[in-house]
Amino acid sequence: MDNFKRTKLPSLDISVSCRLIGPSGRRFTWYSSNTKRSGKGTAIVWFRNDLRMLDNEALYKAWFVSETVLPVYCIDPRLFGTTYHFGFPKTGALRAQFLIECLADLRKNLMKRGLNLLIQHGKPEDVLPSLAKAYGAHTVYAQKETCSEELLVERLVNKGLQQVVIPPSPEKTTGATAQKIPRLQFIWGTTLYNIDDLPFDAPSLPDVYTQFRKIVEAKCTVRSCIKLPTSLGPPPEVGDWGCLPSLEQLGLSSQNVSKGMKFVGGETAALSRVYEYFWKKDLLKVYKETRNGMLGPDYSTKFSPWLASGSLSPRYIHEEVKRYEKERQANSSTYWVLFELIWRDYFRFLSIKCGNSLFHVGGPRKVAHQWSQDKNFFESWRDGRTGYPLIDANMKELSTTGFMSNRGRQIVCSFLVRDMGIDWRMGAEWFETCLLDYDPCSNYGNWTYGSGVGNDPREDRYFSIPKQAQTYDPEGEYVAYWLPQLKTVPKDRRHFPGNLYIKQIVPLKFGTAGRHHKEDKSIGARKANQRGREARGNWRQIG
Ligand SMILES: Cc1cc2nc3c(=O)[nH]c(=O)nc-3n(C[C@H](O)[C@H](O)[C@H](O)COP(=O)(O)OP(=O)(O)OC[C@H]3O[C@@H](n4cnc5c(N)ncnc54)[C@H](O)[C@@H]3O)c2cc1C
Repeated sequence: MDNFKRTKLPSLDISVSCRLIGPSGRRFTWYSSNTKRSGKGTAIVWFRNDLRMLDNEALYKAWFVSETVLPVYCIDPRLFGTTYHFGFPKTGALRAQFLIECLADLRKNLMKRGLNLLIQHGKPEDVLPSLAKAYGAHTVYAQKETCSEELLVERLVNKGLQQVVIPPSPEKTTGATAQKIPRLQFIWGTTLYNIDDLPFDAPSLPDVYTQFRKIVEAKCTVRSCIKLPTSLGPPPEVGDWGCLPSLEQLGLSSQNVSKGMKFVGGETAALSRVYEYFWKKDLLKVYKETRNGMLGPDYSTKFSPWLASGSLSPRYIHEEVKRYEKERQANSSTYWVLFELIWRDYFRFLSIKCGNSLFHVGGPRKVAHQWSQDKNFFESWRDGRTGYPLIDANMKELSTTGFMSNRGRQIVCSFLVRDMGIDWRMGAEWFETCLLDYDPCSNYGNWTYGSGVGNDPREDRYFSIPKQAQTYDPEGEYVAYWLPQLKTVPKDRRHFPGNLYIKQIVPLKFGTAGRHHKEDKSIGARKANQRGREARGNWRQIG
């Protein structure tokens, strides 16, 4: 199978990209609810990670400047190859299934507005130029991406389009000069804050999240969502709109989610989750208190798989938070969802600043460190067989559902890199395979951060398992849910069950007391560590 290569690329190619630097506060006055369509010919929308109708600027723009819009999604075989270094599946079965559902939903929603979705199996650089030629498209619109694999495809598509010449339409022939090369036009569409509204360019992006957040909160405004007209037709004449692939066609076997959270792909499911979490269950007002949970559907928003596939716009979440604050209440929890979305923005903008160093072993700070790639250790982590229930339960949840809580991700990351000393990229690539919400910026951003090679040198994080267990799963309910053999173990021993569970593959690097991470300095943490020591001591006696 063909693979992507993280080749060294120049920074974003401005000629085919949206602008990286924009004057602060620049606003789009271009759209309004009564904007009239005024375009000519055909425009293609190349759907990528923006699989939605609401707040899809690429789709809106294509509609606005054309007479007909051709929406296209390319099933790129490279997405179903293997990961860059360690050869894991590039897209696991659960995310592939989620993607298929997203596409089915997008097609249905496009049809409701008089269009359809053309599904093409092939590389975008092969598919799009030939479609542009066949339909005489003057422009291809797409959402801008920022990481090297996606940038490479953008460059190849642009190159392919340069070879296409669209003959002049018969009614307005003005000689040979009327021939045109289709343009590739990128739209910035993935973040809460638009890149054009940032008061700094990519190289001067602050190295510390808090600085970034404070500046954008003070100086930038979140733009309103773009709403599409009710009819986007007529569609171009297409003989065969193509079939959605099956998992088998993608070289994957179907996987049932037997327990835990089952996510359904697509904008329809995304909007219902927002409605359910904010309005029906009224959970937004307690988000800050519950967000560090690990068990059940409602401790956090669970928006991430839809955000990552672009089925949900962060600006829509922002609008809903503001509406909730007006109609119900505003408190630190309602703000905190936006705070987290700014983290997401930060990692996206950071990926422009860091370029490929985000994927390098030394990370953006080029830290020299001797990592192990011990297969035995790594596989025990991956398969949930480390002997530490908190790690094993989280890893089982990941492989069963494609999801893991933020708390869990931080804990298993710390365990892999600090306790096992394993190359953080092995963990990051395994997450790339499994996560429904996989996004290169957030995934590699968080992994470099968690393993101490990220751009913020102030953070050196060690998560002590006894402390984390005591604070976030004191009754051992989470571990017993994912490791049913622990159900019969007394609650206070579920995290260190000794010979009632499997043997621990490595000792904790800093002992059960853990090295004192800033959270762990509290009295609670000392007590938790003490309890951990006792539990382990007991186990030693039993074992
Ligand atoms: C090692 C590691 C790898 C990660 N990989 C990814 C990834 O590939 N894709 C991804 O979307 N998130 C990733 N995260 C961030 C975070 O764990 C998830 O976004 C979050 O758990 C999703 O659950 P939620 O939607 O219920 O989040 P909530 O707590 O409800 O937060 C709301 C939204 O804020 C954003 N967000 C929250 N925390 C973070 C964060 N630390 N970084 C970036 N965005 C954040 C997400 O979009 C999330 O949906 C990773 C975190 C770690 C520690």
